[in-house]
Amino acid sequence: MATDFSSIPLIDVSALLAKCDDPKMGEDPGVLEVVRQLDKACTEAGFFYLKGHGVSDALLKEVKDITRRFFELPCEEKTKIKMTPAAGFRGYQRVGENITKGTPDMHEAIDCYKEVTRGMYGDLGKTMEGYNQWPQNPPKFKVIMEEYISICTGMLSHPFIPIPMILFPGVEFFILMMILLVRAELARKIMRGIALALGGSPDEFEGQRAGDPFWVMRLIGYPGLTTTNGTHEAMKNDIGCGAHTDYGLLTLLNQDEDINALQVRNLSGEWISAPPVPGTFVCNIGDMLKIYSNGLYESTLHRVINNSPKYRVSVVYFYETNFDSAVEPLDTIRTRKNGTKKFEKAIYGEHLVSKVLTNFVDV
Ligand SMILES: N=C(N)NCCCC[C@H](N)C(=O)O
Ligand SMILES: O=C(O)CCC(=O)C(=O)O
Ligand SMILES: [Fe+2]
Repeated sequence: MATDFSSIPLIDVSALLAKCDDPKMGEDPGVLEVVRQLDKACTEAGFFYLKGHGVSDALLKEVKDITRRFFELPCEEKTKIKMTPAAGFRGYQRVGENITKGTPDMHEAIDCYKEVTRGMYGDLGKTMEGYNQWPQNPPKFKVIMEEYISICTGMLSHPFIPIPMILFPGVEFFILMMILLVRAELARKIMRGIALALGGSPDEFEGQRAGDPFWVMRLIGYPGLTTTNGTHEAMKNDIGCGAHTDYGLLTLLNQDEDINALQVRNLSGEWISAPPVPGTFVCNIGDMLKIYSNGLYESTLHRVINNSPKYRVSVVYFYETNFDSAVEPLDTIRTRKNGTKKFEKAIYGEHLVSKVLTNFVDV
């Protein structure tokens, strides 16, 4: 939020995606135009809408619908996958359990992370060790969410195909085959564009930095205003999610249509609406990209207030660096031009763990 933007730009990234693995992508006029728009949006707002991303409207809708159906279940059913420290803070949290700057948020959620096996990142990774907890109900929840995650990340979260699935192929088998064929790699490709925008090589965020990205997914439900005596009344507090920045590189937010609840703060401190634009993702910069860009790009503050009578869901995918990456400003022409290094080295995993532990003080 380096400026007083009053709306959030929309970028069609199809030209970037089409040429993304071409060694000459950096010379393609179509790619360069997308890169210019990404740079402008990241510099001015830290937020943009993404279209031309290739993810089908059907899948965007399906993940929200199935999330909504889960939240409609009775509490006993939902708490079967209750989030616990033992599960590496993965699973279901009730309304008011997530805390932002000391205040409970008016949302319920399921948190999922790239799975961390015991000892995988030594002491640094201990807090996040665990496996995702998927509900049995609604059916197919896990397979649909894993499809979505792999389309956003570009890697199968489970490259392993069980033998019975091959012998008796059901719908899951065909979904898995689709993933192997499509490999959308959406977030990785956008990051290749952002690497060019920062004056680096397209591979800047691969290998050691984010070649093994730590992904996070939050499936969130925000209760609407409750009705008493015909008047709408807010719940105890009306903040669905308090003002915060995201922690990693890039967030892909798939928000409910029709409800205007997300707000983004500009330089003068005004809250600018980011209303739903059907068929798009809302993207924003996280804290690690702010460091890599030496502050050229800001991880912009945002919050959620659901003032509508309707229940709102969002499916939020976070693309982050490798868990153990030591993040510091890149050494590209553009970041150097921005002056001396403005940030000390940060370890992404340490940043995430400190956030997770303050988000959930009572569990
Ligand atoms: N992985 C991310 N970015 N999660 C965003 C959650 C924001 C709310 C959280 N209580 C906080 O204060 O950060
Ligand atoms: O639900 C939304 O619109 C945004 C959620 C969000 O900002 C987050 O989970 O980090
Ligand atoms: Fe956020």
